[in-house]
Amino acid sequence: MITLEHLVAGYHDKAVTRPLNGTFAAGSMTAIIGANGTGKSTLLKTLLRLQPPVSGHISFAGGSAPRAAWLPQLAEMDRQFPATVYDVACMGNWPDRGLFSGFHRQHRQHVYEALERVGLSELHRQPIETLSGGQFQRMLFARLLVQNAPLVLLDEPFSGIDAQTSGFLMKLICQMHDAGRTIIAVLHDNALVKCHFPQVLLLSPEACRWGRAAEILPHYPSTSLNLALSA
Ligand SMILES: Nc1ncnc2c1ncn2[C@@H]1O[C@H](COP(=O)(O)OP(=O)(O)OP(=O)(O)O)[C@@H](O)[C@H]1O
Repeated sequence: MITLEHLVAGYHDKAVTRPLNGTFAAGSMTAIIGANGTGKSTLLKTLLRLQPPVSGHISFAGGSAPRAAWLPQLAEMDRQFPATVYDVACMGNWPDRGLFSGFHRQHRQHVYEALERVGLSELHRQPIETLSGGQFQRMLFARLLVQNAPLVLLDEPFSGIDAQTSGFLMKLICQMHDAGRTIIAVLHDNALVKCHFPQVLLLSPEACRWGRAAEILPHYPSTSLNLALSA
């Protein structure tokens, strides 16, 4: 689906990553790992074309970039913005309907279904500034579900989130993967990565490694989140 050829991600001609070569296959599920500052978020932004590559190429199967849904780091979100849970989940519809076309019953239906799936139906009128960290992250997952994009990019989806909510969100990620989505997630918990992510891309200043989780993380235990937990 996405092929990187000698891709160097960075800012203003300053390289952050080593040259990257490899493919995120359609329907694959990859964790991007590495120490702080190795360029994981920068690579996601480059894949989203929010940031131009310093050098090298990204090519997409079929010639054009697929629609992508993006979960930014919680720290990058403006939590004081005057919007409700429903408003934010609705934003997932924009790529489908555009900014200026009408909002149909079907669109509203998708939003309510997504909020129900993440367990926030009863909070749909709540201003976002009143949400806990876990509720805020569930709301952003509802927006991802509404977007229904073939490519899903997640930047530290479990950062600051308790084990119960992390298990619930991990289950949603697995369901998106089972439905054929291509998942690329930046994560810091290598034991969790080893358990739940088949593919790993390890970024480091010395070299980048791309392969199966068991090959890249042979010495880590495999720690499972409890995916049986419900909303
Ligand atoms: N907008 C920017 N302009 C210039 N440099 C930036 C910008 N954003 C990040 N950087 C720099 O790029 C490098 C990589 O940052 P990035 O956030 O991609 O790393 P990361 O691996 O995701 O780190 P972390 O694990 O701490 O989230 C850092 O040195 C950072 O200071």
